[in-house]
Amino acid sequence: MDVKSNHTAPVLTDPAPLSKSRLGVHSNLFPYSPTGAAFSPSLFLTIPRKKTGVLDDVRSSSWLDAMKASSPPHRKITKDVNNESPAYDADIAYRTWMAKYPSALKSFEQITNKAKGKRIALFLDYDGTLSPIVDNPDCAFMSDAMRAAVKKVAKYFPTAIISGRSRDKVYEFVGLTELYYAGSHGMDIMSPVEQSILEDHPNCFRSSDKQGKDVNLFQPAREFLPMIQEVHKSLIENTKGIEGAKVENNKFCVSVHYRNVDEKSWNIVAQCVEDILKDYPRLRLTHGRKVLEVRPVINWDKGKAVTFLLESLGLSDCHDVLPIYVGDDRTDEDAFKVLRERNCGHGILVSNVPKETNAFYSLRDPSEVMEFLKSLVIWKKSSAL
Ligand SMILES: O=P(O)(O)OC[C@H]1O[C@H](O[C@H]2O[C@H](CO)[C@@H](O)[C@H](O)[C@H]2O)[C@H](O)[C@@H](O)[C@@H]1O
Repeated sequence: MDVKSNHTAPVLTDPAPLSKSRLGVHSNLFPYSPTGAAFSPSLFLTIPRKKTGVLDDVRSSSWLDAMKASSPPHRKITKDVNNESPAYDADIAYRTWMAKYPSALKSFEQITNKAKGKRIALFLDYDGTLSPIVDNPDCAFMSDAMRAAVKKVAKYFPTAIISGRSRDKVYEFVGLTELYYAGSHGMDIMSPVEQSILEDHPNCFRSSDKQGKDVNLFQPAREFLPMIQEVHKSLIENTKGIEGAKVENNKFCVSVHYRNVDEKSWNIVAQCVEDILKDYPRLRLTHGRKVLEVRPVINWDKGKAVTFLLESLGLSDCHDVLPIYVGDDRTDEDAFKVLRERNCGHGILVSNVPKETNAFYSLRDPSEVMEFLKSLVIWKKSSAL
């Protein structure tokens, strides 16, 4: 992420992806078409290229800048009125940004007015949305209070968790059976069999959940599983000498965390990932919060997962359903964008710093997310009276 000066309000933009060579992407490999794979052609990802041959989404700042800016610094909202302090400037910038992306709590009435006569469908990201960002990804537990709030809200509205984590891992953290789960940035979706409009889809198959209930699994990147496992192994091997680096297997993608790596060694982390990806042109790299994420080159993301879930749950009619998506990360932008483009539903960005976003509203942190979920329940109960 880099800071763009927009008069008084500096706005964080997404981190620039690694350059073409850093991505290990070869120009003759797009669009990718896996031989013999059961893929729908619409899943092939075509990354637009300029005439220069430089990928469109590659910006001028380097991968190291992107890594440095990949997670906004923690900051306290200060009451300091010394108008020369940087904290004062940051507060002004945040308030200016909030005028464009108002608090979903303060705009609650506006949001629920739009929901009148409709069913709300709720989509929630996990890390940074339901649980605070912590140094050890294995310890990103959600609080009992948050779990209770999610459980309650799911009683009234169909609710799905869409996470970059593996579906099993995020289920382990959340532990609620009444939700729908999509892991690996939407590349692993579990949905009920009752609405099996997608049963004939090549990447959809029948399975059973932890309670032994029949479910449909949609895994558009299934074919990549052996490749991801191989890369996961190599990443562990090659980063083991870098103090603080952590590789996480998210089933259809792999995360390489550098939150606990000394900043002076971030270039070594990037180099390691680059060296491995050079041999895997069918994989690409995206940035999250102090994490490099390796994933298959397919046209599938959290936005597509939202559309898929709305369809498979019979909730795709905009006249009857108001989808709300709450998330904090760059990958959530794909979902915000889908809702914005459908002109149906609300994206809510969780951030305590100004960021460029496709969301409509904002919430400062997970505690505000919890308050928002509780407000939805109160509103629903009172509107049913
Ligand atoms: O889509 P999400 O549910 O938000 O998952 C995105 C990534 O979240 C996790 O990493 C982030 O949270 C960690 C725990 O707070 C933090 O230590 C890390 O720096 C963050 O990037 C998860 O570990 C990743 O695998 C997910 O891809």
